[in-house]
Amino acid sequence: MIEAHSLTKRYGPKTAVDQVSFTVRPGLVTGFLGPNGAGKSTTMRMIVGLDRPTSGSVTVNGKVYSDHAAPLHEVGVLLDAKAVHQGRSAYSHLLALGATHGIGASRVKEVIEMTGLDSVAKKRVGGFSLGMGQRLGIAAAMLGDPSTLILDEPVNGLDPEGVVWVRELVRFLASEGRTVLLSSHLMSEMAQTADRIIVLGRGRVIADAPVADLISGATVSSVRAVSPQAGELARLLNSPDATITSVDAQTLEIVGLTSAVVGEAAARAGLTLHELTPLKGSLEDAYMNLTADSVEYRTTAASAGAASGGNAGAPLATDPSHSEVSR
Ligand SMILES: Nc1ncnc2c1ncn2[C@@H]1O[C@H](COP(=O)(O)OP(=O)(O)OP(=O)(O)O)[C@@H](O)[C@H]1O
Repeated sequence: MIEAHSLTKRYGPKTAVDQVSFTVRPGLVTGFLGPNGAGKSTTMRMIVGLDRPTSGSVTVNGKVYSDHAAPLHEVGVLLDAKAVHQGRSAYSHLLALGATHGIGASRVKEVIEMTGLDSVAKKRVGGFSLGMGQRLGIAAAMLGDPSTLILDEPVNGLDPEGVVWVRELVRFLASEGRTVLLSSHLMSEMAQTADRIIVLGRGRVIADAPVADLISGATVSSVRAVSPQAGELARLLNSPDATITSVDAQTLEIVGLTSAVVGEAAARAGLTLHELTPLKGSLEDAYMNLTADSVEYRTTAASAGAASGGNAGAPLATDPSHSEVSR
């Protein structure tokens, strides 16, 4: 469990993390999202004692990181996969790391096997590819069999097989009751991996909600109906609750009515439907809408993309007892 209370970090005049409060719960994969410079790495560094909060606090399993007598057994961390002695082998790197906690060769071999590094375990880390370095970083994080894992961009540089492996690994670790905090800029991957999402923007928490609530709260669902009698169907569905857009001569996009309502209305009036599709927003749509005002480093093309990201201005309805989505 990770608990942050009004966590704040200033670097001179720059407030990198601003009064951030959240709880990362056991048994779930929690995704940590935010544009470049939003404060994710700074927050993660404070969680594991690499940076001191200017004010506020953050605990792991009930204690400030530095108060844990054997931190490797409490929290496993992948922050910078390249921060490894390049001349050492993967095996001796892990053995040296484990020695600080009385962790021996058998556990080192276990995590090497678990991360698929067997064939390169005795090779110099300096010659590792980005993906192999990531696997070694994950092996190091798992070394102490910790109940909490913090993985910053673990799929960075991994091939598709490696991406799926990380997804299955973190889902498995959460199913064992561990706490997993995961950052990634890959939205489709995050949507498949995380249960909950915390979004940071300019150092503040913009959203903290289950994935489904985040998407439904920050995007608009609609229905696409294709009919050779689209004009008649549009007249039939016309009501104050419905916003109907004619996409082409046969295609309507309807916001405010469910596909069941549209289908039943068409059937009652004897209108032919060639297609009736509920359209849901993606995590990427929700993320773009939520962070549209928080992106610090933006190219002109990305700016246009975010502004036209479809569902901007969507209603943000969530259950405040389980989630928080604000702008
Ligand atoms: N040591 C430092 N000194 C001064 N400013 C810093 C320092 N570390 C971070 N910052 C600033 O704090 C802000 C948050 O940075 P941070 O690296 O935490 O963001 P991030 O969300 O992890 O971004 P990214 O997705 O690019 O990794 C940025 O504006 C960054 O420039």
